[in-house]
Amino acid sequence: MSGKILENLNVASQEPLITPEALKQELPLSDQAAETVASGRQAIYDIMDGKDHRLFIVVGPCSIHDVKAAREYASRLKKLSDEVSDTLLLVMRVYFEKPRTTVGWKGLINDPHLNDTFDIEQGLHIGRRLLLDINELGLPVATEALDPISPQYLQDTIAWSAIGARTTESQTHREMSSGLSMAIGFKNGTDGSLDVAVNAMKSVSHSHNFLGIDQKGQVAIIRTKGNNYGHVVLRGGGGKPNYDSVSVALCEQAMEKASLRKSIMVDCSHANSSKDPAIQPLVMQDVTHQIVEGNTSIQSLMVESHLEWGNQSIPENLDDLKYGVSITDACIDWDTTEKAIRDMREKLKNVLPGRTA
Ligand SMILES: O=C[C@H](O)[C@H](O)COP(=O)(O)O
Ligand SMILES: C=C(OP(=O)(O)O)C(=O)O
Repeated sequence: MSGKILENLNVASQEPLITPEALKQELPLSDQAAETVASGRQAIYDIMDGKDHRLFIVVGPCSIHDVKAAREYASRLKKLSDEVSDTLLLVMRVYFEKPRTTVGWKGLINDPHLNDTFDIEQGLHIGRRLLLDINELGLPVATEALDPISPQYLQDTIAWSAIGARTTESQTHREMSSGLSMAIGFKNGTDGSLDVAVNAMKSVSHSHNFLGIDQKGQVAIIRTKGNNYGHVVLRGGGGKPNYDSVSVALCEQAMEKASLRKSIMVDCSHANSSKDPAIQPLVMQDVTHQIVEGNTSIQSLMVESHLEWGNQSIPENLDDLKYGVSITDACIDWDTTEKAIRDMREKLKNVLPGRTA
């Protein structure tokens, strides 16, 4: 055996992490929370299958960094959700993992204390606790599945997942999604390309065999059955939006050509709003208009919203963080969110029941 060290040369250290099973023993899903997850997933399946006339809206902060603000947001959203539930199914955006264009804070799981201490074990605990609490309120939750291992710790709490624009083309993420237990939205690429999302939908419906971990943290061969509830998320890109009726029609054509379910989510944020939160309500209005005019393929929306408007950089002194303000992309504030969703419900409440594909 050679004495030369040839591996892990760029690895500073490796530490064991709590297993998914142990985390779930510490923080188990209550019956009430499990019911929210199961009924949230089923309602989304029914919407995608055309059995439930409503739209679902994934709405909430760009990222969660402060669980107190997230809980306050969740309790407000739950009230709004009850008010509009005849027309809209509201699912809270609870994003703990942020894909960065280059570098930056990667989310609450990766760095829960926002200070580069990267206490991932604590991040998993804080994240799971919050997910349990929101589900216990009766509000289903959506997240981005970015790290291929983290779903083993959290997926039992999630009603809908996204694969982001930066990872839709990744085989690893398509494989993982083929085994996830909920509907999954694939964003178009950051350059606006739709093909990557259409190809992801094809891939995810198939079974895959790949490397992963099981509940005991044991390295395992994961053999999946395929996920039949993949759909496209139009988020704009390459400097252009793609929520307009022409882009939506082109997306429908692409899905038809590939013999895929015509199920589209419009992301009102990201390149569809040039990351300007003030544009998001305008996108919501435009999409509402398309539906009133007869569109049947748009089944869901995504909105980035927080308690307060805009965003902030992470300050050197964390005491200077402003409460309820995003530390990643800029969000619309609560009042704007409530108004935009109420307006949507008003315009769609008599339209959606008669909507036929
Ligand atoms: O949704 C959040 C951001 O758009 C995404 O994480 C990329 O952020 P960045 O370009 O600031 O890294
Ligand atoms: C990172 C996100 O979006 P995208 O992948 O579309 O950039 C997001 O929704 O948080």
